[in-house]
Amino acid sequence: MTLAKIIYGSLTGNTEEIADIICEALENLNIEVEIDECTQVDAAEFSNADICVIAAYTYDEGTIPDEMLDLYEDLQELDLSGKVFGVCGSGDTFYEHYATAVDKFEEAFLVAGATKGAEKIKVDLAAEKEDIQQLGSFASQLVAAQQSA
Ligand SMILES: Cc1cc2nc3c(=O)[nH]c(=O)nc-3n(C[C@H](O)[C@H](O)[C@H](O)COP(=O)(O)O)c2cc1C
Repeated sequence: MTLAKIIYGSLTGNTEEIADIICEALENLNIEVEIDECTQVDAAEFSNADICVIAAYTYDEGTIPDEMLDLYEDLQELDLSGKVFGVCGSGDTFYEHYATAVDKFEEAFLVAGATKGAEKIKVDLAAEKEDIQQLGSFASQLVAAQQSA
């Protein structure tokens, strides 16, 4: 059975909710999903998954949150060739560097040799109806990409 691994970082819950939405959408597509908060797991756990997802919020001046830095650095040391990845996260359009942690994690997955299975998704604060639809289609694209790999 196809295994998807979702690792998220969330301070006030918006990104956790995004991760939960993707988890549910993948499960509805009969994918087995493991979902973990970033301080509870190592990046190496992606090595056992077929579909790898990171959901990250963005902190000061467009930076990756401190508690996600190990994940960010370790990810780039892995060989994730043959695996499909997707990145999403919450930010706030009020800030100049909007949700840039999402861009940085996408680059890190590419360094690890993974294949992009869906366009990254940036959610302005909490996910609303339109975002939830987009996240559902993000999940479907990841599954389709994995099945055609
Ligand atoms: C001190 C601080 C700095 C932030 N800096 C940024 C930023 O540079 N870019 C951005 O897009 N969002 C920024 N945000 C907004 C958060 O990314 C946003 O509130 C997000 O929804 C938090 O996700 P969470 O609920 O999963 O913790 C910042 C928030 C705080 C409190």
